[in-house]
Amino acid sequence: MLTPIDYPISLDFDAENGTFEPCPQVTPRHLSDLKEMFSDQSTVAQILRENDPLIYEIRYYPFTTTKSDMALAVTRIFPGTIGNEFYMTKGHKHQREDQPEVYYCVRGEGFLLLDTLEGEFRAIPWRAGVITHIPPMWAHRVVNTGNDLLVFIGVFHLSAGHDYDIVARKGFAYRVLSRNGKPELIKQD
Ligand SMILES: O=P(O)(O)OC[C@H]1O[C@H](O)[C@H](O)[C@@H](O)[C@@H]1O
Ligand SMILES: [Fe+2]
Repeated sequence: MLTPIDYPISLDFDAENGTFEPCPQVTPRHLSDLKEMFSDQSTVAQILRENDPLIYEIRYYPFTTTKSDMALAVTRIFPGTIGNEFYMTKGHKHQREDQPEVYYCVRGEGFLLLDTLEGEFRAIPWRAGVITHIPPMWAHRVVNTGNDLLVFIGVFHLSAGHDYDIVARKGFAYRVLSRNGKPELIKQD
């Protein structure tokens, strides 16, 4: 925990690149880190035999004045597909049931998928400038459907927690697949 003398903190954000300074933690997510999330498992295995592409990166800054302070995460999703499924985040639900989040799309285009994993689903068309409030209890995933980088900012409480297992088990109701280069929402079976 930092002492109060270290606060307030300002970060220098580069919206083009989706990077900021100072940045204490960068987490790369390669295909191997989210391989079970993609539908085309034979293509996943084939790609992984040759290399392990970087799908996205998370830059994280925890503000630690108290245990209920907030955290900032900037995610850069690269353009691409695995089979015909666009690159996307792993997706998670918050461990705590009372924890929302605010997402702000800074660059690029795609979808924010929101799913209660209990029958309610929304696909929010996303482009630079859209800010979306994610209510508590909704799993969230971002899909990059463009030819360029997608950058978004997430702001959430430190105590929210990330539950990835429930997403791996239940899956989102729809996938975003490329058909002739255009995104299509396809219901999961
Ligand atoms: O955690 P993932 O599903 O990989 O999503 C990537 C990241 O997206 C946002 O930036 C959230 O604020 C982060 O908490 C999250 O880690
Ligand atoms: Fe979250």
